[in-house]
Amino acid sequence: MLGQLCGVTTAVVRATTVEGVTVIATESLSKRFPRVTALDRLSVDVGPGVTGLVGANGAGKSTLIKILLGLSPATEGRAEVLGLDVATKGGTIRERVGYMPEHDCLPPDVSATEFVVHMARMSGLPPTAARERTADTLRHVGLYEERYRPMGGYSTGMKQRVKLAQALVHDPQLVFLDEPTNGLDPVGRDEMLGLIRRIHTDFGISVLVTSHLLGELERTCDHVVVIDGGKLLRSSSTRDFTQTTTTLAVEVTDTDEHPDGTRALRDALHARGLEIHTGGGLPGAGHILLLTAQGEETYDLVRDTVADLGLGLIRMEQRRHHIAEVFKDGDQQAATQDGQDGPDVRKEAVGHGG
Ligand SMILES: Nc1ncnc2c1ncn2[C@@H]1O[C@H](COP(=O)(O)OP(=O)(O)OP(=O)(O)O)[C@@H](O)[C@H]1O
Repeated sequence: MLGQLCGVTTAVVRATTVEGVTVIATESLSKRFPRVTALDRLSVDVGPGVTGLVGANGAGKSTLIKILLGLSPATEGRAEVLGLDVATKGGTIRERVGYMPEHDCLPPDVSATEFVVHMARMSGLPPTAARERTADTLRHVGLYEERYRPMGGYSTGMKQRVKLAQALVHDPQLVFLDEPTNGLDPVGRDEMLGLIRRIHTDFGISVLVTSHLLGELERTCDHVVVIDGGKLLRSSSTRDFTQTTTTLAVEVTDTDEHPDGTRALRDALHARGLEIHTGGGLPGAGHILLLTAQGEETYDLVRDTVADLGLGLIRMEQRRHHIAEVFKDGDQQAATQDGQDGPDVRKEAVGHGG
């Protein structure tokens, strides 16, 4: 845990190992507001690691987090966090769980250090430990000299880092991060996703992170839960979401004899009866040949053809699905291939999957 690694003794509850246990469990959980059902009989189990909770705006993500923290009562059903009933153990849950809210909630005339020390003290840390843990945590999230300046002058990225730091400062077993990449540019988003990943890999803290961007969860999370209209659409390991496809990507060198090696290979494979995709919509489609693998023979045929033509084989690999593709119609798939984050489900309903 962060506190242990930083060599600071804290008074907060120490984490017991959570490997192999259910970190979050909900059973037929519903939340009805007068005009809207925010959660509709949601039953889902979440294990240790980094879990993405994805859904469009209004899907019920923030409502679920507030119920799990014991801050808002469910209308029906039940939920447990770290084995504690949210209806009766909210206080204990909040001692053990960190929370990064979605919206900007930072006082502008206070420095990051003052704010995070205050949050650490509120969590029960004595003054010296609170100061030490604050310094360590702010350094961990990448805030250095600027931590002494008033937060009103911070960029969105810096504010998100402070919000993350205050969620971690009391050495939680689990953190809930509500849309931590909101408002960040691509570089800031990548940095934040890297930080989130390290919360688990470096400190063993489990993470539930919400997002409306399917693609960014694919790179960050071990497991993904998708909700829509308060209902569970799918809960799977990221690996299951991104199973291999039958599409084979092949890249070859050019030679003096074949100045366009890709074209030469395509023509030769076509002549030998292989189904070749054009690779339309793919970055680098001009250099990468996509074809349908029909078992081991396809690999052998490609290898032999490349050798016959005297080309160099740069790579031959089976492509994997992107999570975003699971929720899209076939004719939209090309838009979310390599190097993109997939659809923003605020605009694009996630109702195709399952
Ligand atoms: N206190 C409230 N009173 C009435 N309706 C609410 C309340 N809180 C949330 N809702 C409604 O419940 C639904 C789910 O909202 P929620 O904030 O949980 O969604 P979300 O997935 O977190 O989306 P967003 O990213 O926009 O916050 C929405 O229709 C929202 O308007």
